[in-house]
Amino acid sequence: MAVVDGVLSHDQCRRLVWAARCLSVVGYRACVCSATIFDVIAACPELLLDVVAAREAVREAVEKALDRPLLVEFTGLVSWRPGSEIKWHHDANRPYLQQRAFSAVSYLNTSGHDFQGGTFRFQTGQPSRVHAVPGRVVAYSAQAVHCVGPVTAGERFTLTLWFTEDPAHCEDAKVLARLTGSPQSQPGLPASMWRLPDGTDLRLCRLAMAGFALVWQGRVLHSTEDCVEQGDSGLVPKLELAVQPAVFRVWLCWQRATTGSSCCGSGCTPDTAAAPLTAATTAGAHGPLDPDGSLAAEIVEGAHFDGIQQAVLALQQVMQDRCRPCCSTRERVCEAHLFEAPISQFPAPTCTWLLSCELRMRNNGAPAQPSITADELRIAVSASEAALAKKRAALQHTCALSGILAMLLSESLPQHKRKASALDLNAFEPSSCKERRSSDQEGQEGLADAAEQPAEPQEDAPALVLTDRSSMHLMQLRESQDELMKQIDDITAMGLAVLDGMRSSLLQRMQTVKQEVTALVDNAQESLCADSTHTLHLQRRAAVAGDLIGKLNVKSRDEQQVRPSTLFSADEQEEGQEGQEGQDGQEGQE
Ligand SMILES: O=C(O)CCC(=O)C(=O)O
Ligand SMILES: [Fe+2]
Repeated sequence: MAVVDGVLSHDQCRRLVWAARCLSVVGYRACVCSATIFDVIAACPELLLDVVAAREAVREAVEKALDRPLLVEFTGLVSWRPGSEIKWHHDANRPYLQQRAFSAVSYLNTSGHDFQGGTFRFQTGQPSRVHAVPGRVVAYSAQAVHCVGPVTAGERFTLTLWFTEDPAHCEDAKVLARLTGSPQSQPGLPASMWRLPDGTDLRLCRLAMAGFALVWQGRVLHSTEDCVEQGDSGLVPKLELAVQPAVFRVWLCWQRATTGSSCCGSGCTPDTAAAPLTAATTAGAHGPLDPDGSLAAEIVEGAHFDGIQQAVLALQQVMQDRCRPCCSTRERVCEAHLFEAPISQFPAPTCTWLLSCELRMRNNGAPAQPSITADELRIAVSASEAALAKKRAALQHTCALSGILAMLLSESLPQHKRKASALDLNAFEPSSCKERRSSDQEGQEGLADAAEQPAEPQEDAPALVLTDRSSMHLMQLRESQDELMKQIDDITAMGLAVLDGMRSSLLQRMQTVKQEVTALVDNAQESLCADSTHTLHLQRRAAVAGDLIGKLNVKSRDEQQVRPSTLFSADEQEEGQEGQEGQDGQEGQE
């Protein structure tokens, strides 16, 4: 076992937490939500670059720490919510998990700060426990027995990898297959990080999971509409916040708890993003906002946002436990008030979370699982079904990046590779970045055919100005692109080597078979020859015998006239002879 720090940067961890928040769904185990790498590809391929980069960084660190080459067998972003835990186990504890050789858990947030509990422990050996801090990785044999204590508050995020040494179980091949699979019929790039091609905004899904919704012009937003994002310009009315009544009560309690003197002491960052929410103290009685009645929510008076991003950040700050003294208070208040409302009032994804809280409530806060009623089970199942349906829908909308990657990786690989290398990402950069890149660029240009150089930008085309964040994103994209190119090269080389190996072993086998067949044919020919010689010989003997018989017959016909008894059988001859003697005797006596 090994613990390595600083494998992922804080920024990487923050982005992965966001990816997990956007994409993870219920179903892996009680009170745990997770997203596999295939969920990422299906729902938001743009996040794939972050996930793949992190996965490779962790793989390299673990390979180095354990001093052996490793292949990733499974990649998962996991969110451990209050009530979740894993008892003592090892990670190859099923017949179908025997390929797992090593495990690595990368922590994405901080224990005792972002969440309470959830301590990782080994049954034997050192270290006996591992505390989560962003960027820390614990790697261990898949046979090592370990556990995770109950998470009691907040949300614990991990990037969990399992490694195999068996190429047949390497996840890369499946990822590539998914990326290069038949192109989706839906055209079009997603307009932003958060948007699926059908307009579904993953941030809104996330808000709905927590019991909130955004309202624009009297309608609950389910998908992003472009004009909403232009709120800053003042052209559209501001977004309002809707909340389910029970969640709102909890939230008010949180607010009371966090504005008390015992809370937010030293070391706690002021909730600046949450400012629009501080004015919100009452929920207006607007009744159900949704025409289909699926969301019984009320407008929160006094909470306005200029855009979805602002609302999400504000709510995230409010919902996340940000300082140690408040954590437990928040959770207790939360649970105590939530269950004044019947659980069935909540939309499906929220239900599972509430359900887990309720189960803990009934058990006096202990995380053990009490028996579950049929009604609760139905709710949980419908939550999973809803999540599955969402996943399925997302799958059908596998969007642009996967298309681009698919192109890169398809049969015309070299051609697309040249094109991709020639993509003039610099056209989108601020000039300072351009200067930094120019030396790198020289190496790249050699790769592109003169004919395939992208057209020179129009002189009078408006300059594209990007924010620092976007340029950073572009730089990361480029790095990931280089990394992916390298991987493509490696995988292509591996594939070619395998093909070469197969071809030469096939040739060898064909050679052997040819020799065997030739030997068989030779043998058969020889024995045929021998047989036919034998036949000829027999024929010749038969002919000779026939001749002889003929001659004998002729001779006997001649002799028959004189002594007909010579052609008779021995008995007949004897009889004949007796007769002859008798005749002779008689002749003599006579
Ligand atoms: O999240 C962790 O620290 C460990 C998780 C684990 O043991 C598992 O998923 O098998
Ligand atoms: Fe485990």
